[in-house]
Amino acid sequence: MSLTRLFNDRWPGTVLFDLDGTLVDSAPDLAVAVDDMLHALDLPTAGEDKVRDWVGNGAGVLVHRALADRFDYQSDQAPDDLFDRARQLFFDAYRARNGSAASVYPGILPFLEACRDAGTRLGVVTNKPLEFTGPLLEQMDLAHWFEVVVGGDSLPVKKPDPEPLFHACRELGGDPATCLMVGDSINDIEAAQAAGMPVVAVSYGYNYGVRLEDTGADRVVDSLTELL
Ligand SMILES: O=C(O)COP(=O)(O)O
Ligand SMILES: [Mg+2]
Repeated sequence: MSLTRLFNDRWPGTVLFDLDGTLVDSAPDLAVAVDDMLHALDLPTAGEDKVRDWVGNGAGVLVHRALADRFDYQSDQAPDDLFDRARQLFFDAYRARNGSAASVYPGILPFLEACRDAGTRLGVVTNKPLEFTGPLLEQMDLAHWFEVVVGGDSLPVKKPDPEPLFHACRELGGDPATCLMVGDSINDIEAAQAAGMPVVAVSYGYNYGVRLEDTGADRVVDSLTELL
C-alpha cells in the first residue's frame, strides 16, 4: 500500500517525524553517555542493548531507568539528590558525545525528498530535550528539512500526550486529519491516535524491545522507502 492510500489518494500536507530511532540511530551515543554517568557514580555500566530499550520517554526517565538498571523504575526510584547528580553527569556526557556515533537511517533521505517534491511541510516532534535536538539535527545535516522542531521540554507535556503533535501541526498551518506522524515507539502511535492523525511506525527503532505489530499503527514498515 502506498502512503497516498491513507489520505484519499493524496500525499499528506504535513508530516511529523519522531527523532531517536526514527530519523537517527542515536543509541550508541546515548549508551556511552549513560555508561559515563554510571561509571562516575561507581555503578555497574549498562551497555548499548539495555540503553536502546530504555530510550523513548526523554532524558530524565532514561537516567531513572539507568540508575534502577531496569525499565520499570517507579518502585525503586532514586532519591532526588542522587538523581540530580546523575542527570547533570548524563547531560554533560551526552552534550560532549551527541552525534559522534549517530547515523541517519537508510530510507530517510529519499522519503524527505519525496515529501519536498510533493510540497509537504515537515516537522520533528521528539521527547529528546531541545538542547540536544538542534545540534543532533545539524550534525546529521537534517536540520534544513524541518520548519518546526518540538523537543521533549518545549511544552509542559511530552508524547504520548497529543499536544506536541497539535502544536507542530498548528505551527505548520496543517490540519491534523491530513497530517502524518512517523515514529518508532508506542509513544508516537498513542500520541498520533489521540491527535486523530494517521501514523506509520518504523520497525527498526527502539520500542522498548517490544514488536510494533499489533500496536495499532496504520502501517509498520522496515524502511520509509516502502511508502514511495
Ligand atoms: O529522548 C527520548 O527519550 C526519545 O526521543 P524520541 O521521542 O525522538 O524517540
Ligand atoms: Mg523514537
